[in-house]
Amino acid sequence: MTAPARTLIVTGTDTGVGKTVFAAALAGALGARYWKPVQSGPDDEGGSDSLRVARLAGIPAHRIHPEAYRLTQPLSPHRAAELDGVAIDPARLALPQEDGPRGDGPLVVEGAGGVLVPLTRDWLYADQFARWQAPVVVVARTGLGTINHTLLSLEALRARGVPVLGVAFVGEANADNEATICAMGQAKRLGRLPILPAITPAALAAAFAAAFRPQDFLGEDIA
Ligand SMILES: Nc1ncnc2c1ncn2[C@@H]1O[C@H](COP(=O)(O)OP(=O)(O)OP(=O)(O)O)[C@@H](O)[C@H]1O
Ligand SMILES: C[C@H](N)[C@H](N)CCCCCC(=O)O
Ligand SMILES: [Mg+2]
Repeated sequence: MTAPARTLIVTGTDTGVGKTVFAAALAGALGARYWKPVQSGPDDEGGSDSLRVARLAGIPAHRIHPEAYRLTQPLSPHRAAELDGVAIDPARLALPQEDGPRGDGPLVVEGAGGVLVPLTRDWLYADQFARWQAPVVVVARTGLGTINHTLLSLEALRARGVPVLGVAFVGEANADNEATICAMGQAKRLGRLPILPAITPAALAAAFAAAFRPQDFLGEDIA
């Protein structure tokens, strides 16, 4: 039997921490497919995370799996769904299989906001991650406040039995914050994307290549 494709879940300590930018860099480096299960409202540029990843990752648009839910309001998915008159059904959030149009290879999946964001009034993203049982990358800021947010996120994931691959930092270097989080959170430091003056596909690919090792995302090291 063929082994299932490597699936990586990209979550973060908050909304706006850089999950989509990081996910695009990761998907580009691995030649991966990408899936945003629930898009709530337009992104900062008026589009969607899927469109931005397709543009930034340098992967063909057909490698992007369609969202299970596209909601109109830029809110927590549970509330955006209510306002659109939609009931999010976790059973419809099964990880997409390799298929004809999308092809095979690794799959990068992006959550929305942080780990305890509700998908419904009794189902959190962290519950969904626990159901998926795929390794999770926590995208975290480097600046003041990140220690608390990141340690809380790691604790919440582990409390639910979610496998944590490690932490990907975004921001200016802050060696002590990064080291403190990884030591106290017993998490692998995967690397750090710097703040890019202009996020172009080439600049993003170069920044990822300089700071991360693709094999860290394709191995089996999970804590
Ligand atoms: N490395 C970076 N350098 C410069 N700007 C960045 C970087 N990473 C993210 N940004 C900017 O920060 C903003 C938020 O990033 P992004 O959309 O990736 O966040 P997110 O965590 O995916 O948010 P959401 O929860 O809405 O999915 C965007 O305007 C993005 O362009
Ligand atoms: C709309 C935004 N860009 C994200 N897609 C959803 C963020 C939900 C955050 C909910 C919360 O933690 O209060
Ligand atoms: Mg995003």
